[in-house]
Amino acid sequence: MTVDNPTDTTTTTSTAISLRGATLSYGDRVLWDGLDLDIAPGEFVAVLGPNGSGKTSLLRVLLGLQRLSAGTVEVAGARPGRASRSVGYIPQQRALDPSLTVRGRDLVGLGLDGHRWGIGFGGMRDRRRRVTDAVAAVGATDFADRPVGLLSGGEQQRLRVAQALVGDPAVLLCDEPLLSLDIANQRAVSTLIDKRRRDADTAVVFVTHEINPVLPLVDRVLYLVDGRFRIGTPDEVMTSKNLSELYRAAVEVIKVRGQIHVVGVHSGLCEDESHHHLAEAE
Ligand SMILES: Nc1ncnc2c1ncn2[C@@H]1O[C@H](COP(=O)(O)OP(=O)(O)OP(=O)(O)O)[C@@H](O)[C@H]1O
Repeated sequence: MTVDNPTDTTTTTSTAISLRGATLSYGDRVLWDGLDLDIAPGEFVAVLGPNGSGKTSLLRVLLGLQRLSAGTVEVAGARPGRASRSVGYIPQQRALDPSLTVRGRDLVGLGLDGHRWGIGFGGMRDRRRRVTDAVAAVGATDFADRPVGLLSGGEQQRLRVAQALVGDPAVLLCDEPLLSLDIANQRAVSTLIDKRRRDADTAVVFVTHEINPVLPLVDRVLYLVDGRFRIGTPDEVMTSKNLSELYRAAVEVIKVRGQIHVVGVHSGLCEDESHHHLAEAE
């Protein structure tokens, strides 16, 4: 069920992530089946789909936290989990406890623990330099010494990006990193992620309910609905025909001023309409 994919690669050397015949089911429930996907270094892939379609489960597979029911998966040339130092992860955003007194730069440093930079002679100096650089790269220097619990959602999210990037990952996995950020911070965080993949060729898998904030950055979309999926560029995948087939309902895709609106998907497919692509046509 894939759309032609001119950027598809077949060798592991030029592939950051490779899924072959990947299937994930929980009991009788098939989340996705026969998923073939190669993601190239530096590629930005958005994973879209309604609540419960298996987006986070895909990230869990790539992190080595969830085994496939069938098929194979490689991340940075290794089995998931084995390549953990090559993988950065921005988990779904939850506001940090206001009483949390750990400093921002210590939170970022957690991204290095267990990595090669944290150990050995000179390791502490390297570690400090890497944390300082990562904090600066996300524009967090001014607040990195404050307790993270007192920072705004946008400031906390910049630090999470720094934590994911401080280990110099080849693959960056993001689970709705823009959730509950205002437009300025959505733009700031997505620009940081985009810069990283351009500067360091880091492959990005970006789970999101809303494609528009990242549409200019997206190379390909993986759209999951109820066990079915489509893969391709946004223009290839986000058509009325494709989405109607995926949702098995009449869905209309309207492109207005460089944005994509999906009309006609009722809320039974998605619990939270504010997360949804549902929008009134302008
Ligand atoms: N370990 C598990 N055992 C059984 N079912 C599970 C397990 N993990 C997830 N599920 C179910 O699989 C489905 C997919 O969950 P997942 O979190 O991957 O969806 P999602 O697309 O990320 O959803 P959302 O948009 O709501 O975050 C859900 O119905 C969930 O309840």
